Amino acid sequence: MSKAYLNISRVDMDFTRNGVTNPVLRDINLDVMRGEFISLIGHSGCGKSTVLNIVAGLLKASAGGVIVDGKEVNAPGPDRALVFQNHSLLPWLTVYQNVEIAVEKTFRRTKSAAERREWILHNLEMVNMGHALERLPSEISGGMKQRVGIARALAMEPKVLLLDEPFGALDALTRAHLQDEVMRIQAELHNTVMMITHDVDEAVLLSDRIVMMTNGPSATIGQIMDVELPRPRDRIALADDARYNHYRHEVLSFLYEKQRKVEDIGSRRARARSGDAEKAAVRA
Ligand SMILES: Nc1ncnc2c1ncn2[C@@H]1O[C@H](COP(=O)(O)OP(=O)(O)OP(=O)(O)O)[C@@H](O)[C@H]1O
Repeated sequence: MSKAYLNISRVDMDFTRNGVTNPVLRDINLDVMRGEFISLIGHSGCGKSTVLNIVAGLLKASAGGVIVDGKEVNAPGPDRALVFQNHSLLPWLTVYQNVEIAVEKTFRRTKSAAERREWILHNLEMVNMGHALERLPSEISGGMKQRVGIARALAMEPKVLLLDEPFGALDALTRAHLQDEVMRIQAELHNTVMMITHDVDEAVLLSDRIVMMTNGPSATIGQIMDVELPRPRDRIALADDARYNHYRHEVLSFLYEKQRKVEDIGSRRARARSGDAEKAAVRA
C-alpha cells in the first residue's frame, strides 16, 4: 500500500456530450506526501482543473480513484479546501463573516463560540487581513479578497489545500506578495498543497515538486520534477541562482518544446485526416 497522504491512482476522465465522448484524462497516478507542496502545470485545456475537481470530490473519475489520509474520496468535504482564481466570497457577508461561515460549519461541535471567534481572527491575521474585518467584499481589492479566500480555506484546517490558479487574476506585485505569504504560512503549518498554475516562476518558487501534464485529449502526467531549493526561498536571491534557472528551463522546455511538438504532430495528423495532406506536408 502507498504511504502517500494523497494518492491519485489510475484516474481516467471522460466527458460525454451529445453522444460524443471526450477522453480528457488517462492514467493519472500521483502520490503526494504529507506537507508537500505540489504544482500542476500544463497547457490550457489539458485537464488540470479536472484533476483538482476529482481530488476535491466535485467530479467523479470515470476510472480509478483518490485516497486522502487512508479514505477514499467520494464527495466534497472539509478535509479538502478549494481556493479558486476568482475569489468566491459571499458578497453580502463581511470579511469576518465569510470566514465565520466556514468555521461554524467545521468546528460547531468541537470549539466553543469564543474559541471559534479567536480562530477566525487568527486566520485573518495570518493573511494580514485583521484590519478589515467589517468590510464587505465590494469594499476591498482583488488581492485582499484572495487573502480572505485563503484564510477561509486555512481556517477549515483541511488535510489538503487545493489552489486553482489562486493568484492568476492579480497584478504582478500583489501576486508576488501573496506568494510570499503562502510560502510563510506553508512553512508554519506544513499544509499539503496541490496548486494549479500557468506561471513557471511561481511553480518553481513555491513547489517541492512540479507535475507537468501532457496536452489533451487523453492528457496524462508527462514529467515530475523535484525542486530541491532550500527554504525559506527568496525570489530576489533566486533570480541569479543556477539551480533555480535550471528548474525553470526544464519546465519551459517541457511546455514549449516537448509538448509543442506533440501539438504540431497532432494538428498535422488532423489536417492529413481531413484530406488536407498536401498542406500538412508543406508545413511539416
Ligand atoms: N464539466 C465538463 N463537461 C464537459 N467537458 C468538460 C467539463 N469540464 C472540463 N471539460 C473539458 O475537459 C477539458 C479539460 O478542462 P480543464 O478545465 O480541466 O482544463 P485546464 O487544464 O484546467 O484548463 P485551463 O488551464 O484553461 O484552466 C477541456 O477540453 C474542457 O472543455
